[in-house]
Amino acid sequence: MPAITQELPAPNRTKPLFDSNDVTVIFVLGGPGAGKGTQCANLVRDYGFKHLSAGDLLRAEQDREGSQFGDMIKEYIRDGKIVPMEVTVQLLENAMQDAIDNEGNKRFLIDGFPRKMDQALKFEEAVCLSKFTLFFDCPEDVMQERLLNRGKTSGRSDDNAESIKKRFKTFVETSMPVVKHYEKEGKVVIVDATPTPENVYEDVKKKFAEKGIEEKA
Ligand SMILES: Nc1ncnc2c1ncn2[C@@H]1O[C@H](COP(=O)(O)OP(=O)(O)OP(=O)(O)O)[C@@H](O)[C@H]1O
Ligand SMILES: O=c1ccn([C@@H]2O[C@H](COP(=O)(O)O)[C@@H](O)[C@H]2O)c(=O)[nH]1
Repeated sequence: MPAITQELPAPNRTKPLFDSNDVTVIFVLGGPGAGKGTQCANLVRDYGFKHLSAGDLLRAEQDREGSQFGDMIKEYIRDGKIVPMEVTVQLLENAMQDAIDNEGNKRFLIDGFPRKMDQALKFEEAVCLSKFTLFFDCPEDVMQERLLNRGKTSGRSDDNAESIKKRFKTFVETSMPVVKHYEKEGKVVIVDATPTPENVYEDVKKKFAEKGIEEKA
């Protein structure tokens, strides 16, 4: 996993690093435990996307020996708060560059990002414009049950009742405004995340087809 190797903050550019006619970015949002990662795995298998989870990148940076951000990221994740955007945007930019250089893959699912308006604006200004946002809609009681269940084996520091409560608050107060922002731009595809994983995926595929996104041969 590429770490932060450049100085922060991400450079001020007059245009995004990647041209959205050449590089496809789909943001994947939804509350904690809505099933974003589960559905991204299906999309990677069938469509050949590169899956970049902002949470995974932050956890890898947190665990990287010598990271100057490790302790800060640990605290933010445990408290369900959003890590300062410069860190996350730089990690995503590095991971995209790495995938383009080493795998030649220019189609990205960016999972669990942007979670805050400043991230959305910075990423689209400095890195790449998004094609649309795939939003998994799920009630809190369903998400809570899934997370507590996942917490039995995930080993994640935030899959416990106290952190989950904080993550839900952050989601409603900080992340939903991002979804509303893209909805106003007509750039949100909403999927009901409550059915079985298989049925949720059927809906995702239907909606991707409507967007002209085809499965790999
Ligand atoms: N449609 C579904 N029905 C029941 N369980 C599901 C469904 N989708 C995912 N799960 C389970 O719920 C848990 C959370 O799913 P997943 O990790 O994909 O969510 P997420 O949105 O990526 O979560 P987070 O934002 O916390 O990373 C997992 O244990 C997963 O197996
Ligand atoms: O853009 C982001 C994405 C995530 N975080 C922090 O990571 C945790 C876990 O994220 P998951 O997507 O559930 O893996 C999240 O609660 C935030 O604390 C972030 O700061 N910025």
